[in-house]
Amino acid sequence: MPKVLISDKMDPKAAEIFRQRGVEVDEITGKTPDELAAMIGDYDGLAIRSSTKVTKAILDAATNLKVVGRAGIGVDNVDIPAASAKGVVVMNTPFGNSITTAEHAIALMFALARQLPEADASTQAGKWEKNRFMGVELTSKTLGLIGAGNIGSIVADRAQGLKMKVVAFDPFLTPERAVEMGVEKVTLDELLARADFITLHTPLTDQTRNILSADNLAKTKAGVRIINCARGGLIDEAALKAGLDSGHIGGAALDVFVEEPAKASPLFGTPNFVSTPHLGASTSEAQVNVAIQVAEQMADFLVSGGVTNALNMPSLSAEEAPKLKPYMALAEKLGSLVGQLSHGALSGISVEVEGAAAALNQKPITGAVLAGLMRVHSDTVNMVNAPFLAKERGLDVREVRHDREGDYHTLLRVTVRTQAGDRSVAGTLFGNQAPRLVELFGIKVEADLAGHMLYVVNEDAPGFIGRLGSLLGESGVNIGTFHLGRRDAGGEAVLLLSVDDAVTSDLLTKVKALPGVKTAMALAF
Ligand SMILES: NC(=O)c1ccc[n+]([C@@H]2O[C@H](COP(=O)([O-])OP(=O)(O)OC[C@H]3O[C@@H](n4cnc5c(N)ncnc54)[C@H](O)[C@@H]3O)[C@@H](O)[C@H]2O)c1
Ligand SMILES: O=C(O)CC[C@@H](O)C(=O)O
Repeated sequence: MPKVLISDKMDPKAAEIFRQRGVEVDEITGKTPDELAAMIGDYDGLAIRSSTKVTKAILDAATNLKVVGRAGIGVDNVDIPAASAKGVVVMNTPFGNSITTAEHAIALMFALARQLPEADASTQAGKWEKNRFMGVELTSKTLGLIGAGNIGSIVADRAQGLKMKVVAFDPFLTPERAVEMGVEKVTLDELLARADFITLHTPLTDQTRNILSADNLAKTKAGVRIINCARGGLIDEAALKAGLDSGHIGGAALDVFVEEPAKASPLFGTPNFVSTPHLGASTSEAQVNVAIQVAEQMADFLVSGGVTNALNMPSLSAEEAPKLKPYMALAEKLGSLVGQLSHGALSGISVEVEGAAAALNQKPITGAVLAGLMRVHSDTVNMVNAPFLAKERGLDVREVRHDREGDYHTLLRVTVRTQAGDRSVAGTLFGNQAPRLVELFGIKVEADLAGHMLYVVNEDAPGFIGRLGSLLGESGVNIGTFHLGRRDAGGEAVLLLSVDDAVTSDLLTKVKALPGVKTAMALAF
């Protein structure tokens, strides 16, 4: 039974779903990275929110980890390259808390427009400062949206309901989508010059870090009010403080900070500054949503192999997974076969699908081919890290889909580019389930790639099979299956034998010494 650790406070629905889906679950929250590394042990899954930092050290200590599930959107608390290198899938729940976070941005915009937190504190202190708190209307004001994705587009919709004009800066926003959203697509400089309110909704990347830098803040309209419910680090906090102090910035509301938890900040106590402790996603509705989604996704993956919302692996629905399973087995075997038979550096690989296979999601099939190929050299390779390793090694990976029907109802062909030229193997599924090799380097064969095997290329001549059989018999090696293929009578023949035990190097030397043998290799699947 797979075992998951929930290491951040999460709605109880998550644990309930894991248990219903046959996944054992422990909830242990508030641990330091060292404590987590010491206990991650043999868990198959780790479910987190934003407090747990999934570092390389934790991933290295996790001997059995297959999936990290983030109940939320941002995954900047997960070392994704380290997870990918270890073959751990990282998933998030990209939509579960978008409405809630957009509403928080709107709430902060109102709080700034009417100085609600300060007015509240003053009133409750018995001051009744009616003249101190003069606000501004939102109607007809311009809202500058930096980042027009899931949350940004909901903020735009709500702001339009408040009769605001919305201008958006997002390099990935198409003109068509801008029209659909009813926003005006502008450059960053234009947004800075025109917006009365600016709200940030981008991830923190090298391009967005300090997007509101001192220089950019200086380009804003006098009195601008700024809201950040996305990520700390998008605004230069020192420059923001200076802008508030000088009065150029009329107000700022931060839900997120460069350092979290933000227990001290020069911004605290600044007039017209409002803050919340990363509460963007904190509504009961959003927390139920993300808890249910993360548990469903992780259980799908651990129980049936379905992959949804993974950041380092192609998606694969729970319905597709059983259909693809036999193909993945075939793909791994073909990848492993070419990996074992190809000497020297490979510069490229192509994965072709034909017949029934052409109707399937090809990405997982390619991932399985690469995993089989690279596992020949490292047993820590799986479908998650194989594409990354392939890229790292400069392997040119191509996917080809043929609509044509060939000799087989379904066919998968793997061709590797080597210094000696292209080498190709192909396989099919018998009865839609059983993987079979049907072509090996241009020669038709029919073999089940399983267990220990002996591969021999020899000159097709009478008596050879008898001599090989005798040698194996004398060496105490039992033959399970025997597959023979040849290009032309009297030409080159290929033999694939499954044997009960591993072929020793001593036996291999004797096979190579048989007259007519050109190549002999021990294979394992
Ligand atoms: N405060 C919270 O509790 C909370 C809750 C949920 C999400 N978030 C954060 O909110 C942010 C947005 O989430 P989302 O779901 O809308 O993400 P999203 O991926 O749907 O949208 C992000 C948008 O940013 C745009 N973008 C990327 N680089 C940009 C750049 N250089 N300049 C301008 N735009 C750029 C993208 O094109 C995309 O449209 C994320 O950082 C997420 O982690 C915070
Ligand atoms: O889990 C949280 O409370 C914060 C979530 C938020 O930062 C996110 O990116 O989804």
